[in-house]
Amino acid sequence: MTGPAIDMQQVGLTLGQTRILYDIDLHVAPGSVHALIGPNGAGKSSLIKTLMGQMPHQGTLTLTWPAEPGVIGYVPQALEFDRTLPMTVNDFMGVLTQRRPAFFGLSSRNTRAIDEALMRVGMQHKRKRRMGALSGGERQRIMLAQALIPAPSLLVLDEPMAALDEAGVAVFEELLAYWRRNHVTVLWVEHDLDAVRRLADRVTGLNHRVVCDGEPARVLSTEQLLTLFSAHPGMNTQATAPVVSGQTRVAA
Ligand SMILES: Nc1ncnc2c1ncn2[C@@H]1O[C@H](COP(=O)(O)OP(=O)(O)OP(=O)(O)O)[C@@H](O)[C@H]1O
Repeated sequence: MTGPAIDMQQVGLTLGQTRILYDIDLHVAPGSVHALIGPNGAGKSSLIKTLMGQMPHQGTLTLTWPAEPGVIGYVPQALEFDRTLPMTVNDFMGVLTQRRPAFFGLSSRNTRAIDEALMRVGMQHKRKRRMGALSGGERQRIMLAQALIPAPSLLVLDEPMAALDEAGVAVFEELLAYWRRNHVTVLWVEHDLDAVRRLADRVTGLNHRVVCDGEPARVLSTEQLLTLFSAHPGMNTQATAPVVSGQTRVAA
């Protein structure tokens, strides 16, 4: 199923006394791969969390689905695990992908789906390994695998390539090509600008506000990048307006 369009209008975010996002107007076309770039601390993860309904935002956020609302997959920024945590890859995949308690074990249907997802990221042979014993790149592959079940129509990726080695990057690129062929909408926070140039349909540069937005060739020009990465749009400005709760609309 083709993914939704995402529209943000005048989205703002204030946490405590700190204004994180100002007046964000953003359109993500259905079935496109849309990258979000910007300096550290620019508010990219906060924008993603706002989209995922985890932040008390101002403004309007609309997902317009082609028919019925579909599945949203989410790959958060790299997770750390206690090395001694007795949770295997299998347990982790089970907890994230099925509703019944993990101690009941995996249903046979879910076992097949997990097998397939782990195969797609090249991790099927590590399913009995403890999560804490995996390398950062391997954990990242598992985070990609969990986002494949059930098959998403919208994917929200927060630096999915961080920690991936060359083979892992190839796995990610294959997944991205697969999502593109299947018209999945992908909103993707990324620091690797070469990857964005190669793989994104459209790019938004964020530094607490939208600084630039357009096709990769235009947004990733030296001039635009200088503006984006050197702009200082009044960060840490004290909030002057009271926070009003935002609306998230889901339209079919
Ligand atoms: N819960 C919070 N309370 C107060 N400030 C926060 C909170 N969460 C994040 N921030 C601040 O908001 C700003 C934006 O953080 P965010 O993680 O969204 O940026 P980012 O662009 O994703 O950064 P990076 O590229 O380094 O991951 C930072 O200054 C951060 O310290």
